[in-house]
Amino acid sequence: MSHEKSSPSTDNALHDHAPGAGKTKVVETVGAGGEPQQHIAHDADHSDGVAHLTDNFGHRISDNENSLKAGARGPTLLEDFILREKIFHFDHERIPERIVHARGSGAHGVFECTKAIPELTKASIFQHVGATCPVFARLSTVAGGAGSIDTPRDVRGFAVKFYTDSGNWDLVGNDIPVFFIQDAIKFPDFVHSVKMEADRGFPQAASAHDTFWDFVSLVPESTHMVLWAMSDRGIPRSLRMMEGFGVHTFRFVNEKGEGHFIKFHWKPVLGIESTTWDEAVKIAGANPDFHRCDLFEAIREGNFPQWDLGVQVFDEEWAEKQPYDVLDATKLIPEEEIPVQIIGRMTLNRNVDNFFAETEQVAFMPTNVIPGIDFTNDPLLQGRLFSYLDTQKSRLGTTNFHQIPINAPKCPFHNFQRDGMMQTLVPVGRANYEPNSLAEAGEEGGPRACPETGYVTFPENGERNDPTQKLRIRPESFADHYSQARMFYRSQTESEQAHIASAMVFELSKVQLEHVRKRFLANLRNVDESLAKRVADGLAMDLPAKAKAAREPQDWGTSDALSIQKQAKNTMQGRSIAILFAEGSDLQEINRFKRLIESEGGTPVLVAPKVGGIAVKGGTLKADGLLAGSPSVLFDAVISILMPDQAAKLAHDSAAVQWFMDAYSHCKTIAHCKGTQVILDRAGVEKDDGVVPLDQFEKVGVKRHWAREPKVRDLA
Ligand code: HEM
Repeated sequence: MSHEKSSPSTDNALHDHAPGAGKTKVVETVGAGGEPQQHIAHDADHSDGVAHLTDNFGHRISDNENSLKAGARGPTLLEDFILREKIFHFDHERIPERIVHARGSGAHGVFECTKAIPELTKASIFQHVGATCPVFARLSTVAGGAGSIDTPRDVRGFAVKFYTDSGNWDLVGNDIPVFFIQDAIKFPDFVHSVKMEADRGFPQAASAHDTFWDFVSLVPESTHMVLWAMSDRGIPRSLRMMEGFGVHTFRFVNEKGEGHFIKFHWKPVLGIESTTWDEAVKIAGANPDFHRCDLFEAIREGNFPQWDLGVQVFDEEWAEKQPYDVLDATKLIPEEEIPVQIIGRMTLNRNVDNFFAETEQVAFMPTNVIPGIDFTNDPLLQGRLFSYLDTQKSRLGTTNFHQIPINAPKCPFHNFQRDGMMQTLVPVGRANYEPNSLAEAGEEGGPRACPETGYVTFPENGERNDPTQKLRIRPESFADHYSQARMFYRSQTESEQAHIASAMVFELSKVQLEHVRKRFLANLRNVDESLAKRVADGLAMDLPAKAKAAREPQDWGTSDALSIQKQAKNTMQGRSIAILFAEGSDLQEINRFKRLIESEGGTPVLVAPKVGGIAVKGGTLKADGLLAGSPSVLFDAVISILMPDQAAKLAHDSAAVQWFMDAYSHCKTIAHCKGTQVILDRAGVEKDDGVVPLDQFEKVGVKRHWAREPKVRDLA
């Protein structure tokens, strides 16, 4: 029996509900109460580009504006099944949001294998260069609710569903390669502490509050990830410019049954880019959907975001020699030790058609693995293997959530699971059990397992482990909580270190329990004394005694791969650059910059004091954004082309002055004409490598000028 044979066609389902678009035959009238009415002719059909409005059972509706009443001014009748169905459905539209990662943005795409690795894994997708499979990615924040802002300081989820020919593989990772805790049993405690506080319901989407810092200061294993979250990684510029990590050590298994440990990495082709904290806060006000819009618009414009998938491969022998445990999710493996080999590329090339049906209903599960990919004994991963299947029942309401099109595999699936709420398949025949001999009687006997091609769990249980003992114990090899946090901090540039210190000062300043601040500072002394001192000074607090470490931290050197600034790309690709103009600005000059930006893969955005069309030298020009509604925090660099009289006028407009002040204080390139100088003077913008005349824009490019930062911000 084949499930897909009896499955209703998704296409039909979609089209039956679609109102149709394009060449409609809609007649507009006005009802007795002045209400607008839109009707179609009784003989209209789909070919007219508009469908008949019906209820959910296919009954045509005659009036979508008025409920059925006992008299024109009388009460509404219970008999009105059309009204009742419409309101009933609306009343139940919302489903529970995800307990974590509630806010996310999704897109479809394709994954292509760029390096065959059959010696490492039998996973079908990695057998041949050029092999492809469809993917769906959901990139998310963690702490905030579904309606929260896109740019809080937070970890970002990086979940990808690969619809392979051997079933779905979900790589459910984050944009930070380590995690806050080592054992799944602490996850509910950790999440409770970071979410809005239980009694007051705030703060939303923020870690700057008592309970988060209370928890992390009591749990030293979280220190490494706290450093990452307080670094610029916690405030990405764009979802398209984040790295992704599988976090846990996984296992590849090849055809011979040999296993290799691996770590998964996603490397963004556009490079890694972050905002500054002040900028992230302002973006939240200017456009709370900043990341969602950015991803959607890039894909709509054909600027498809891409990531290379890489793996670090190592064996147990190597793992045994490391000063940390590779099963401990609070540790990473420096790329300098085990380089990342690129094995494929993901391109996100199609926006969702419907946010709810796809992005909201997609159900990722780390248990979705395919032959050739296996788990390890990482105790955080082991807990996740239970959690995700379990939570889908609560969120999507039925064990049949796998039938929702976004979750269904694209390869055939057959089994004896039956019935349940919202069963949409219609299995035929009597074979809902196995073994059976119905085939001998000419009936459909159903599917059977295959020992050769079916999923076989890797037999080894891991080294240094006695599976005959049942223990609630954390291995001693997990006890070093600070050495990698130190390595992370010391691998950052001076300006990145300052950002971490300032982020900690900011967050701890919101912590009202003073003993919590002290305890965190005491822990921080184990990471780096100068950092602890800096944060204490920023809070005007004395340094408390150093916390006792379970294991004395070691100096493990530095790793450039941990710094964003050391890997920064000076590129216009994927970046948006504002061109400010006003009356009389030179159209030719504006077009020259537009062409330059476009040819480099960037997006020029025209900004002006009015949008509808302004008389410029050489014609009339419409703007994409109003100056007052398009603050410079939304762009990666700004260009200003203004006639002196207009510049003089704008010098008295706070939106214009703030525009340059922000671009300057966020260390962005400002390319400007002579006329603009009057505004720059009012904004306190001083000349430097990034504040340049128009003709130097191309040479300077779109990058951050971090050397400027000490002039504009008093960092901790
Ligand atoms: C024991 C630890 C963890 C537990 C129990 C846990 C549990 C959960 C749960 C219940 C959800 C909501 C899923 C849904 O409603 O669809 C979720 C989402 C998610 N988790 Fe975890 N999680 C854990 C650790 C992690 C770690 C270490 C990572 C990263 C490696 C991670 C990445 C994600 C992502 C990306 C999502 C969002 C998936 C989506 O976009 O729908 N989680 N997690």
